[in-house]
Amino acid sequence: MTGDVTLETLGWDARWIEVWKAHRPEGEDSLPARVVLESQHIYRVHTGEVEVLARVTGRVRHKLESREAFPAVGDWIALRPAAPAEEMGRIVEVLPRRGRFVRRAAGTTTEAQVVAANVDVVFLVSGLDHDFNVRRIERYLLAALEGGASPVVVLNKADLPRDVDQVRAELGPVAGQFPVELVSAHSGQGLDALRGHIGPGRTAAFLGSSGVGKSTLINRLIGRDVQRTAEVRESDSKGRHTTTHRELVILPGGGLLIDTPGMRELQLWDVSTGLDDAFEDITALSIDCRFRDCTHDTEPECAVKAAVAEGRVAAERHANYLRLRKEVTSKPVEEADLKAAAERRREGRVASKALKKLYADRNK
Ligand SMILES: Nc1nc2c(ncn2[C@@H]2O[C@H](COP(=O)(O)OP(=O)(O)OP(=O)(O)O)[C@@H](O)[C@H]2O)c(=O)[nH]1
Ligand SMILES: [Zn+2]
Repeated sequence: MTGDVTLETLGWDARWIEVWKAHRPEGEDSLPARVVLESQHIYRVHTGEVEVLARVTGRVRHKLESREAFPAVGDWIALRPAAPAEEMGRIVEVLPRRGRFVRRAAGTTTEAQVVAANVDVVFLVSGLDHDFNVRRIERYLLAALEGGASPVVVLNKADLPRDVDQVRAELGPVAGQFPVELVSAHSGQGLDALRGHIGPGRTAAFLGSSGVGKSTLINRLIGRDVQRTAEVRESDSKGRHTTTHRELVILPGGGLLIDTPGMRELQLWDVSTGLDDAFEDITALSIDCRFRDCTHDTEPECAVKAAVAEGRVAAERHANYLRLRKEVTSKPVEEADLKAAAERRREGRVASKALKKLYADRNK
């Protein structure tokens, strides 16, 4: 990440300048920088001129109330550069995020950990082989929206024989207004379309299950054949070996790519608001339902069901909505959530009747 890099190359824009003005620490000699790698609370950050190591110091650590507030790859931060005698710079502020992807922090069920921040576009990759599954794409769509990014459905391995028309037909009601790109990491088909979705200064990330071709696509976009985890070693000024592995990279021709292990292992944390975004048409219709808390399932005088009956909403889309909503709302009784609730309760913060009932039902 050397050469003609500027803050703009890294995604800095007029909106960030406004955010900076509002949030830069008072009376501190700090500059904006973007996190390109995080490892055990040591950060590699890029200022637009240089890449340096930085850490979160006690004072800021104190201010960050939750793990979710800690800097993550993709974050814009205020950096206080290292004084001559210091080994590392200091992160004195994390600028408010435009969006973030979270997962449960390892070893805990209560805390969210940010695995990527300020992602503009997410490629939801499926392989046009045995992997293709509309339901999974739907889940990823919700995750992308929840993370504050624009989703692009990517069908990889277009070089393999497959009835693409049938795939598109299946996908239609799910993908809705979101773009669908047919690509092949092997032949190069459709890669320019992906580049077009990223664009200079925009940040992309990939979601998709193992084996769909994320690494192959990423390598094609970066333009060099590297393993994601390959560590290139080089000497730093002090003669020690440091790794130059990065999780946020600048693409040739502009645009940025975030590829963190956490992003790859992303589980859906909470897709409830994503659901409303993904089914905007249904959300809009529900204003005319007789009951304010209508679930558009069995209630009378439901505007959504009326729209389905009149063919204004596809029956399949309505069915998808019902099934996904069920998955989302049934989340609280998942094992992990129960444990989380138990943890909070032990700490004396929560002791609601509802929770007791949940345990009672669970133990029946
Ligand atoms: N035919 C075909 N095979 C592909 C294409 N892209 C990737 N593959 C193959 O699919 C397999 C999996 O590709 P990867 O890039 O490792 O998949 P991944 O999504 O990164 O998988 P994880 O690293 O496990 O998350 C490899 O054998 C690739 O060569 C493609 O466009 N066409
Ligand atoms: Zn309704």
